[in-house]
Amino acid sequence: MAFRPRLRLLSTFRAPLSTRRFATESRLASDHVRIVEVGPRDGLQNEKKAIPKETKLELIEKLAKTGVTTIEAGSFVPAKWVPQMASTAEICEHLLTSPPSSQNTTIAYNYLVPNIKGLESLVKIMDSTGVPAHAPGSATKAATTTEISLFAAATEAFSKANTNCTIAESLERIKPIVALAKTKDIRVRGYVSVALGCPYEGPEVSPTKVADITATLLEMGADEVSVADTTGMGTAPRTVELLKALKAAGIANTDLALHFHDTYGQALVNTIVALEHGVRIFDSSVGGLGGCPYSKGATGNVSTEDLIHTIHSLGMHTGISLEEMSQIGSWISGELGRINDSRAGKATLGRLSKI
Ligand SMILES: CC(C)(COP(=O)([O-])OP(=O)([O-])OC[C@H]1O[C@@H](n2cnc3c(N)ncnc32)[C@H](O)[C@@H]1OP(=O)([O-])[O-])[C@@H](O)C(=O)NCCC(=O)NCCSC(=O)C[C@@](C)(O)CC(=O)[O-]
Repeated sequence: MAFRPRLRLLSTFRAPLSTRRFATESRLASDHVRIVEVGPRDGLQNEKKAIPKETKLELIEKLAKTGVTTIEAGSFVPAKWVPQMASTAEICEHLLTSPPSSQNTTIAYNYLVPNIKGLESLVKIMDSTGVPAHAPGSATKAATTTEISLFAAATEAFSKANTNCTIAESLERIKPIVALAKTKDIRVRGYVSVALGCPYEGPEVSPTKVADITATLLEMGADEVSVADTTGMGTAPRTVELLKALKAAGIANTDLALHFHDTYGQALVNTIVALEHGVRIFDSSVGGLGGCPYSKGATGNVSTEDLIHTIHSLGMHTGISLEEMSQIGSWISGELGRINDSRAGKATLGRLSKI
């Protein structure tokens, strides 16, 4: 089916400047977008060289000062599956007992759990430190929330590769995780991977199936579901189809996040499409860190700096400092010996160096 752009935001770019400013301000000025920073988990999990725990903690501590309110801090997965995440237990204990100072009243640290064993490991640390899921701040400590993310996939092949089970089995696996999380007052995020393209089954993933799995996760008790373009194969027209299917399934935008990888350079285009449809929660990683161990050739998440720049350019708010985020992107890229994948980040630093 031909794609007929219905992007009101983009069409305003053709209007004269004064009209354009008015149109943008009237529609978007009060809009706030929440960015979930996934760099320390999704961004680092695929790095081949072992990254010291201290570097990961330094990254999280720097991020906590930028204005970001949710940080994916690690995952409780077997080390043989994702060796880079082996230090998650120590990172979690540190964040619970010595939370980084933050300019926000509360900052949420999120951990990926693939099964009940993963959540039990997290709960054991919470119980041993005596820190509850919602820990109020004090004179010496910042207020924190501990959250989890669990994940399912939209194709059988990816489900098998990523979680060693079928989609149905993965949903069964999730039930006890949600039940235990609720008893501990832990907020639950769900993921639906390969929503816009699968490395094994190709780009034509059924939007209805993605919507059904998203709805199932919410019905099972997830507080929010992040629909992920794991391979970056998503295009504007297929993002529109997906958003329509999600809406038709009754998914409210307040329960929905989008998670774009930038493998084909379409992440920001698809973000604007989603903003147009009212989505206000997006995942990203500083410096565009990342990849996916089960999606060959996948590059990182859309960079947080690029996402902030785009959102701010539309007159919307994130509460996050682009300058500080750009500095972190440059720093962590240097630490890892990788190229900084954020164009807005590099441009921002270039501009600052001339002032
Ligand atoms: C689900 C499993 C565990 C099944 O893996 P399995 O091998 O079938 O698990 P199992 O239950 O048979 O257990 C095998 C061994 O692992 C241990 N084990 C079992 N569970 C745990 C645990 N939680 N923590 C520590 N150890 C654990 C268990 O005790 C046992 O130990 P052994 O008896 O051999 O000594 C595995 O497939 C897995 O961990 N998968 C996750 C892989 C992963 O982390 N992928 C990347 C994250 S998803 C992602 O990046 C996508 C996302 C979210 O970002 C969005 C997107 O862009 O798509």
